[in-house]
Amino acid sequence: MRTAYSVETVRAAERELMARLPDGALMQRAAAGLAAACADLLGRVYGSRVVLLIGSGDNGGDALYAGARLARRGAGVTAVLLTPERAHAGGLAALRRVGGRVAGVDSADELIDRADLVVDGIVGIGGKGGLRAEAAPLASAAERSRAAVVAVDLPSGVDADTGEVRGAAIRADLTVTFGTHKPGLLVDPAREYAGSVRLIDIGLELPAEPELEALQHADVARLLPVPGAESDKYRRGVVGIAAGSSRYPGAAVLAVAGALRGGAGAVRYVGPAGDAVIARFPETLVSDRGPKKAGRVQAWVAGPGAGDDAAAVAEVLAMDVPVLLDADGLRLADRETVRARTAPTLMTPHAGEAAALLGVAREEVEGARLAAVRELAGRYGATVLLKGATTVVADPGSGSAAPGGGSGDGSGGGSRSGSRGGSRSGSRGGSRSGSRGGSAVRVNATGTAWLATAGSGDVLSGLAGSLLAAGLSARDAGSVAAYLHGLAGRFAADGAPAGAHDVAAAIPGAWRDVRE
Ligand SMILES: NC(=O)C1=CN([C@@H]2O[C@H](COP(=O)(O)OP(=O)(O)OC[C@H]3O[C@@H](n4cnc5c(N)ncnc54)[C@H](O)[C@@H]3O)[C@@H](O)[C@H]2O)[C@@H](O)CC1
Ligand SMILES: [K+]
Repeated sequence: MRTAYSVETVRAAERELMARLPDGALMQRAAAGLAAACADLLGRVYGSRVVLLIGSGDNGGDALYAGARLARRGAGVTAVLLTPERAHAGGLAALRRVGGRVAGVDSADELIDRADLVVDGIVGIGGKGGLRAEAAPLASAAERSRAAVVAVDLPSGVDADTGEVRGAAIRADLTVTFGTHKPGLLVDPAREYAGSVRLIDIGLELPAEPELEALQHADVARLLPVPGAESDKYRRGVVGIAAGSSRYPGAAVLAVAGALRGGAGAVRYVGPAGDAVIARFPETLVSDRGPKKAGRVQAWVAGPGAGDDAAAVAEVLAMDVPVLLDADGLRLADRETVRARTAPTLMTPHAGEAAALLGVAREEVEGARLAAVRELAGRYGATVLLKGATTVVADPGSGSAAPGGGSGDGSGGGSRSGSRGGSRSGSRGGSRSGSRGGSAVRVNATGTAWLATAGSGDVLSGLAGSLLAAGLSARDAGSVAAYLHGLAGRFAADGAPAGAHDVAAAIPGAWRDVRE
């Protein structure tokens, strides 16, 4: 599991550790790791040209000490000081002792132009908002230059806690981060600015519950439902799909395609696209009598391509089994009905649908994904999977804050425990860091831009619904589905466009890859 902790938590852990260590020891650990990463990137340190961009805090201190280490190995190192009188004194002295040079901002462009490596020590976890006016031109110069750019702790200008980028920021090829990942390094848009991320252990002791977590192969393998000797189709779970319309029969076919690969023992389809579904997947149990009369089902998926069939959505929501709402189902579902449910609800909007539910612009959701997913989970008392460049999954207990920094409607998350899975703690949403009593937000790292294709979401909803029927909690079902779906997208596309049905067909390969 990859985990990320908030700035507040990192600061507390640092204080605790610093109290037990000699002065400056922590910064030396950070600088040693940073210098080693820079050396790896450079290949040959001797004779290389390194430019350090130095702000007024300890982030600059790390960069200066690392620069001194590189200078000792024969690199030509120049520190560009943004505020010379406030640059880290110890770090500056160390750099000067080994022959490092110091320059003002006016010569930065020319230096950066000729550099092999630019080290961004402008601002770290102490930063607020985008880069200030005097620092912004350095970010553009670094982006223009052919030099490799290494960010210290995080790219200057991105928000460490939220992944938001509000203004100019450094675009790094590599970010060397200390002690733990910060949430912003795992969530877009900041994630994109970070490049690849290298974590340096500086000995921080962190609490059990992170702010964010990203599943990895081993975690997903543990969660995947695997049939035992006693299994039959009912014990493995039956997933019901209420989707498709005469206008969009394909959505039903794709949701079923995903559901057949999600571990449930059987897939029931209810709706007007039964013929199309049967033609493609003869193993589907098809009914046209509505969800209530469809027979035994352990979890429902409602909404993909459903058009305006509000009745089917309402019928499904009235049943005491886990329900996944997607696409039209999100629009058609009554919020109070969702909040009042005692069985788990998993909502899977993309940014546009999330924006409509929140009543904000789509860009607002895309720029503040964590805030948006927490806010939605709180408002609906449901688990929410927000699809996108980084897919995030939040339980209602994961805190709540409106995108753009406003506060939500204050109604918070409904406290409830799921009828299965049972790992939801459901404390009320409130201030994000303060009363966050719920589980960590899950971030999916396997996504690929090739998945931005019509019907891809229908496959995901079927897959996640199938995992719900197999007994996973809403959070696990959503995050495992996103993981497999992302991987399947990579396998299906493999550098070329692929259709949603290709993605569905690649799910078994993703599943095997994870289990191996
Ligand atoms: N505290 C510790 O024990 C350790 C801290 N380390 C480093 O220290 C950093 C945190 O240091 P600080 O708390 O001094 O804070 P920073 O160095 O991150 O930044 C603080 C300074 O940046 C300025 N600033 C804030 N926002 C800005 C913006 N948007 N544009 C330009 N300047 C801005 C502020 O005026 C302030 O002086 C970490 O990110 C990490 O790099 C590491 O050395 C590891 C140990
Ligand atoms: K930085």
